[in-house]
Amino acid sequence: MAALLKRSASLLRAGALQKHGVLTKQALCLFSTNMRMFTNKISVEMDGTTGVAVLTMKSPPVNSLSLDFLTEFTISLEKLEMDKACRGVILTSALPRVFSAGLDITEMCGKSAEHYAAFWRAVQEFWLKLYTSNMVTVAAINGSCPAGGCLMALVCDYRVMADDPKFSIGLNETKLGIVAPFWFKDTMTNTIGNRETEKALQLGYMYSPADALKVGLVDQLASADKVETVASTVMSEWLAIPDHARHLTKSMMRKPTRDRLVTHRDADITSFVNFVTKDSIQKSLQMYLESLKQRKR
Ligand SMILES: CCCCC/C=C\C/C=C\C=C\CC(=O)SCCNC(=O)CCNC(=O)[C@H](O)C(C)(C)COP(=O)(O)OP(=O)(O)OC[C@H]1O[C@@H](n2cnc3c(N)ncnc32)[C@H](O)[C@@H]1OP(=O)(O)O
Repeated sequence: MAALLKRSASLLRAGALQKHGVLTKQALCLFSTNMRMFTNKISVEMDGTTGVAVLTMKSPPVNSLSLDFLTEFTISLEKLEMDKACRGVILTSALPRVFSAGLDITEMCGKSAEHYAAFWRAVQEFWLKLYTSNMVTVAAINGSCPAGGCLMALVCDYRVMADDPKFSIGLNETKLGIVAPFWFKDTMTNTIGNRETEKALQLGYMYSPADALKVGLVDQLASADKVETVASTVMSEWLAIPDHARHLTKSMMRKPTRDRLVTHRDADITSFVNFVTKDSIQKSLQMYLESLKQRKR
């Protein structure tokens, strides 16, 4: 397993995964009954009787989406996707207070243009795999969830969030001096509508759980200790629908948004690299990182 993961990770980084579908053929062996898989940053527990896997992010301190994290996540998801017995995935966090802090800012600071391009391709791949998954995807949001963390929740079919006012969720990119890419914006618009997205994105607004429920950014609130149980109940409701009908409907709803990124994928990478290599943007990101560190002092 470790060797397979290692090879899969290097293939993904090298871009071979999309070109040759190599992982598809090599990894077909997993998860046919109850199964557990652990990587450094993610654990997956698949219940063979219900067909539901729980994918738990466990990358302290804040489950930030680094290149390694994204690679492990995408590979884990792909393996579940290939297992016919797996019909649904619940995403959650093992960390107290944080679902995911979004993209790892250190991946966007002080690195080469080649690194930024590889990182951005991995972010796109992660979004595409999760957005177009055949499985039912439910986010059990048991902590704060800014930017890329919010995006991860938004691409799921359903969101249950812990009803704790200390937690917040939203696309806060403008607060870092950066701009949410068009496909982040599309994902949010598809969920809460154009007007609310326009306000939320410009202000980099972070919603409390109650406000997120009000605007439809999340579907349901639950007490912190019940989030995963509620997510499981929701999952069984969704799994009561015949897979083929539900999946064709999901594809029909999501295809235009997915196609837009696929069509403009290379241009989007170029645009990201041009943007993030600007001195002014590097300065903003460094200052933001520093401010996060200062908050603790
Ligand atoms: C016009 C053309 C446009 C083209 C497109 C261009 C650009 C688009 C580019 C990028 C899009 C980016 C989307 C993103 O996801 S950016 C990331 C945004 N994330 C955040 O703002 C979250 C910041 N973090 C927090 O608010 C808190 O950490 C959090 C509430 C999550 C948790 O709080 P807590 O108190 O528990 O923990 P902290 O003490 O704050 O943090 C611990 C530790 O972790 C470091 N850290 C936090 N978040 C990140 C992160 N996202 N990346 C890297 N590191 C992070 C933090 O600095 C602390 O480190 P240390 O002090 O312990 O060393």
